[in-house]
Amino acid sequence: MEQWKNQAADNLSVSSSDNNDPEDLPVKERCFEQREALPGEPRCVVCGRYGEYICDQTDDDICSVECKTILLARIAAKTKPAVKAAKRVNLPLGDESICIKDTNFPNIPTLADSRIAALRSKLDICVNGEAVPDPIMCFSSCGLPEKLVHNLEAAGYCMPTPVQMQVIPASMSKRSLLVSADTGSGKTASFLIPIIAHCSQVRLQECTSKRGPLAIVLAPTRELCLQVEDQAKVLGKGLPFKTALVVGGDPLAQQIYRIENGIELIVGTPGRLIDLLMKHNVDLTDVSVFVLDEVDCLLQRGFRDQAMQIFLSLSHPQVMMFSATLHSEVEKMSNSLAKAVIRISCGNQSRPNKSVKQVVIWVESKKKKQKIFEIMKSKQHFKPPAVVFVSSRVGADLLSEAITVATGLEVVSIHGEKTMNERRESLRKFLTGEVSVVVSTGVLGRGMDLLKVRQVILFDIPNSIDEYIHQVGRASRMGEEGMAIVFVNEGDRRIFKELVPVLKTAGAPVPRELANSRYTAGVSLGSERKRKLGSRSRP
Ligand SMILES: Nc1ncnc2c1ncn2[C@@H]1O[C@H](COP(=O)(O)OP(=O)(O)OP(=O)(O)O)[C@@H](O)[C@H]1O
Repeated sequence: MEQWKNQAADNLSVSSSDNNDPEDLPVKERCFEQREALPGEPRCVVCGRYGEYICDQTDDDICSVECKTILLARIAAKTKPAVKAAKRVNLPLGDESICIKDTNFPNIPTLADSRIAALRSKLDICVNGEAVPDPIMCFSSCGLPEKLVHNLEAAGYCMPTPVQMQVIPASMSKRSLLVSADTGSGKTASFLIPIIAHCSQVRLQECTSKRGPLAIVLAPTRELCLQVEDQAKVLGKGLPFKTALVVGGDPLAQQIYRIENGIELIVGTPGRLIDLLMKHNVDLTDVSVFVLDEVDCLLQRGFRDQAMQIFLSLSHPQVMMFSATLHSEVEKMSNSLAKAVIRISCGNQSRPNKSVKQVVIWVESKKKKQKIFEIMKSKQHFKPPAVVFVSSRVGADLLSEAITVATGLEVVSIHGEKTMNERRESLRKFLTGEVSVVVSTGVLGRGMDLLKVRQVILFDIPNSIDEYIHQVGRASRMGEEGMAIVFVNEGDRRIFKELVPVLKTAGAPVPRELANSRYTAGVSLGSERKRKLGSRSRP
């Protein structure tokens, strides 16, 4: 590594806009530290950024130590025969550019256990379970099909997120998993990547023309299923990997036709999938992967029986369960679905994403509309595109109309009473920027990747702190900063006890009325005070 750094420094080509002595500049460790290439400048062969250095082993233009590692790993995967076991090497702790591999993927050197533990701790990854596979640090190091690695790069996924680093190898070792990680941290790809790798491997190996589904992903809303299926198509492009979307509101006949014509993955809501399975004979014998996205929601009353019914029609699948909010009850249930489940958690379990600033405003119900109009008329406070969450379907329609009348903004609403086509059209308008505000019930609250959204307004605070965490999470993806404006008043007292500690942990101001409410008093404020005094009295 050092040797390469020195050579890279020798080969530094200084851009016209930068007159610093190249010897003074440290070699870029990570790809994201590198700037974009200007027209005519060399580009990194891995990520396309400014190819500031020349790789000593290949003579390729490269932007950073990280991309060099990826490049060499790729070349090693193509040229070197696999060896039986990876040799352990002692690498400097903190060198994040090293690909870490376990013996499943022997081309890359592995780190000693103590260093893997240190790395997990640095990345905020906790694991629990027997023989948990080591994390990976680049997509090309874990035996994924080349085409899939190419699709990941084309989608702008230069390197795995922490949850992907741990989940992908664990999933590829066919273990069942229960995973919690912050909203917007990349959980979807963490299960889609191994599914796509598995499906294309099975199809390439088998000789029959039979193409029954190999994997099922369940999610609680139609919109989320649509989004997951879209992402699966993007990542699985060019591979023997087809998908079927099975959600209510779309004609059942089309969904059956698609499945009968051969697919690998079904993405669906539990109710519609049960409906389809009852009415038609779909062969599920080859389904070996079963994913419950937003598992805490899917194992709640309403969905649980349907999800279990689908699970029971499969024969011992690998079960992967994901959510940003998990509790002991779900953990217990997850153990009844599969044996030797690996528990993985990344970041802040059951807390809002740290990147979202929570601004709680005490506002009486009668004044809420006036307040939201004020916010939306203010250039300083309104940062469109924005999602407004309300508690009722009628409320969503009424508020969207009222906002248009009061502010002149184009607004759409989304809720469960609209037809699937109306819901699709509203979402399309919002995502393409045709309208800047969407008013939604909880339908958009979980899992939705509303990429450009940096502001959400909780006009009605949801009934549970978990839904609060998911709704607030719509304001940030991949660590981008966002803001959640939250209206509360005495009518929301059912959530006060849980809300106050959440706000305090995040360092968000607690409105006086909320702090002084008798529904809050003595709970978290008291224990917080005790904790501070305790720590002060320690030597
Ligand atoms: N490795 C990666 N590199 C760059 N972008 C990524 C990577 N993985 C995922 N993303 C992008 O990050 C965004 C958030 O990912 P995703 O929707 O999977 O988050 P999530 O953890 O499922 O969130 P939520 O709990 O809200 O459902 C998406 O836009 C996705 O395309």
